[in-house]
Amino acid sequence: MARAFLFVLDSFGIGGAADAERYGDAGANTLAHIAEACAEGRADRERLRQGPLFVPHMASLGLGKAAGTATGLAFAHFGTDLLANAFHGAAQEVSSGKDTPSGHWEIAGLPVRFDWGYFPDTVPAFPADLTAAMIREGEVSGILGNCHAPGTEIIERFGEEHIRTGKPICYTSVDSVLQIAAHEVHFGLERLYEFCQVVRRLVDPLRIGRVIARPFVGETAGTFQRTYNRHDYAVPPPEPTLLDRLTARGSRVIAVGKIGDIFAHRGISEVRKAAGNMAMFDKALGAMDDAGDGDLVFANFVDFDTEFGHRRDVAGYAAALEAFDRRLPEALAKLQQGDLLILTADHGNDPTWRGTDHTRERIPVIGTGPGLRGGDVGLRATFADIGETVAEHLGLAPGRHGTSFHAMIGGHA
Ligand SMILES: O=P(O)(O)O[C@H]1O[C@H](CO)[C@@H](O)[C@H]1O
Ligand SMILES: [Mn+2]
Ligand SMILES: [Mn+2]
Repeated sequence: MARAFLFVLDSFGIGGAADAERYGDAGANTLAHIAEACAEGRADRERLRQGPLFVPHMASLGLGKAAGTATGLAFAHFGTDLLANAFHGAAQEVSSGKDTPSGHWEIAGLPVRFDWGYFPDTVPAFPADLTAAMIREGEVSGILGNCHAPGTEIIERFGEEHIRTGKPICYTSVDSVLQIAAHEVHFGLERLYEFCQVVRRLVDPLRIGRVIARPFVGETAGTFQRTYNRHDYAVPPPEPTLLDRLTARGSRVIAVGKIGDIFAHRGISEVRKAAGNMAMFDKALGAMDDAGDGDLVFANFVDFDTEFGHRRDVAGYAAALEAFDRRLPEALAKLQQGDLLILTADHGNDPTWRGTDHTRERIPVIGTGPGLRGGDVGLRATFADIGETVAEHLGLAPGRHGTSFHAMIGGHA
């Protein structure tokens, strides 16, 4: 019996990317800067958390060692006691974008070597013919925004006008995205989804990675809140991923959180969504119970990124890591002989960094399994090594990208 559980802590980078300079991110390090802030008492918040970053379970899987591997510098924030069968390493991204689909597709064995389309940081950000087509084909009287913006700020700025006029708020960022915020009740959730599907078709020729529905509630600038009815409309991966290879042979891929959306529902057997990291963790545990021989549970924990990384909320990010870590023993307790658990990330989002965008970083590759020897898997040249390791573990033939480290951790031949 072999099963694999892949948990992505969205945006939990560990620094050290060789090409960070090219992205304006030289020195960015999500984990290290959070740990430093915590150690110096700069991430204390009443009734939320205080003191040094406390993630003993991830530390015992080798998070500190992985951090050292990523940067080449010893990481002093955690002890070095490891679980006997834990493995640890770091991985460099070869995809050109530091976005969520690029990170996840590369993890699943498909590096993204082409360039996505991006909208310039100008006002307007969208080409005039695209805007005209969105209005005409989306049957709205106009659009608001039409610029680069953080999602919470733009709702505060245009939300009341949106309610008054019915014009959706359209914005973008350094990522290949066109995001559309609209009120769940006044505009309507279904209408927002339909509008996004129209826009998805319109931006296909521009190679835009995702159109994202960003519904919100509230009646005034000070009270608007985004809801968990966010929906991502991604382009499908251009080649088969690990997920397609698994489902093609009849194995199940259970997608927890936004994994289904990220892969445009290709190679997905079942989607399980929930609101918030902790509810998502419950879903992931349930999926672990339900997975059978040859199956993969692929979970994404998005709050790290959306609620704390983009919001540059260091204390919030630290608290979210600590909350996740407190739940980890529940997942470890479910591991049986033949199981492989890997914790990783898709890019960085250093909450101490300038701006509000992702940061180019290496990612942790830590995990364990009762039948494994564990050990140091070193610095992996591509995230695809994760997917290839899962592929080998689940008995698939090697794919086109990446190198399995299965033998290094004492996996069965
Ligand atoms: O500021 P918000 O709306 O959260 O946007 C963020 O979320 C998008 C998708 O994850 C990213 O491209 C980033 O711009
Ligand atoms: Mn992400
Ligand atoms: Mn993000």
